[in-house]
Amino acid sequence: MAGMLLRVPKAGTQAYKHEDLQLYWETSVQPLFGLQDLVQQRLVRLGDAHVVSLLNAALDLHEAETGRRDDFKGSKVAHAEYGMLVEDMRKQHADDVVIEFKPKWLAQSPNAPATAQRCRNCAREASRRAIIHHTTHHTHTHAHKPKPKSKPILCPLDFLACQDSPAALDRVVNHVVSHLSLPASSHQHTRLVSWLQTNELLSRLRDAQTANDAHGPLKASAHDPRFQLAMTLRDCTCFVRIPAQADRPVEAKFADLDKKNWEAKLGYWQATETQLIVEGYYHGEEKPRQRTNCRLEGRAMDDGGGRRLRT
Ligand SMILES: O=P(O)(O)O[C@@H]1[C@@H](OP(=O)(O)O)[C@H](OP(=O)(O)O)[C@H](O)[C@H](OP(=O)(O)O)[C@H]1OP(=O)(O)O
Ligand SMILES: Nc1ncnc2c1ncn2[C@@H]1O[C@H](COP(=O)(O)OP(=O)(O)OP(=O)(O)O)[C@@H](O)[C@H]1O
Repeated sequence: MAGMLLRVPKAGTQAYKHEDLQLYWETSVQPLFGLQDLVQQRLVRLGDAHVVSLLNAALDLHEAETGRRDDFKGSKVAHAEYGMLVEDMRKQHADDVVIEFKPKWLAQSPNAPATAQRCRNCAREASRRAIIHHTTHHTHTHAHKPKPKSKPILCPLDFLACQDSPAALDRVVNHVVSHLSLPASSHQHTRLVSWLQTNELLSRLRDAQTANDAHGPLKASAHDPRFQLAMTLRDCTCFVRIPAQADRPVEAKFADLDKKNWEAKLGYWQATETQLIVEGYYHGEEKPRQRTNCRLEGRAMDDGGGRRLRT
């Protein structure tokens, strides 16, 4: 159990059981990557209902005594037969640096207009912000629950562009270390920069996303397991652990590669795509225009040469 965390299923969600998540991960996800690229996970039997009751009691105590993260408050462990042991990507030493981010859509949506000035993710973030703007300025109710996001938006296309664009590299570094104190002169900062410039992990993820979704949500054929996989690959987390000791290697791995409930989500994915197209988010035509900093927005000028980049 050393070096592993216990992941338990949350009560009251429509997510698949951990047995299903594990089988999917082993058969569909693992073959796409190397062993060192994935946060390892395995099933663990939770035992009888007493164990889950003890876990819930411990959560109640923790909530009462020290409080829990806002988005976790009130959530309970489901009564389930299995949980998972997942490789622990937290610091191994007090001075290690751990960065956690979601790479999201590393390539444009196949359904985006050819003249789009935003990638799928920046268009989606603009729509979220426009809805928040709208609901804070009007009493109008919207079909989508607004999701407050105050963090600056990072264009996911910058993750790969930073291999040859210093400006993209700057944006990515600033974004991923914004909540850390990581002096630019530190060896860990240098190693982060070097990882961003040379890693093959993110391009492997991008390739797997595009290889499994040539047609986009609007044209995905019913029950296409490849499209389902693409959506899993667009919603994973990347952990990068940069050790305090210069002789230990940087470790970068993907986690949360969970099977998506295709039937429950296809309508939502299609409605999202239609909204981004019809309401002009791909072209930045919403009113008022939301500030994004998308790589497709014509500001690739800062990469030299003034070419509009379509990466
Ligand atoms: O729909 P999106 O793009 O907002 O992505 C959802 C995520 O929001 P994010 O944009 O990362 O803040 C969302 O993340 P959070 O719960 O906001 O942390 C979930 O990962 C969701 O997947 P599921 O419903 O748990 O299977 C994600 O849903 P899908 O990936 O299934 O669309
Ligand atoms: N393998 C890991 N190593 C270290 N920390 C992790 C790992 N997996 C998740 N975490 C941390 O645990 C917290 C909760 O994880 P996450 O956001 O995936 O949970 P969730 O989405 O609420 O749960 P679930 O995905 O099971 O429904 C996050 O802050 C994340 O940093």
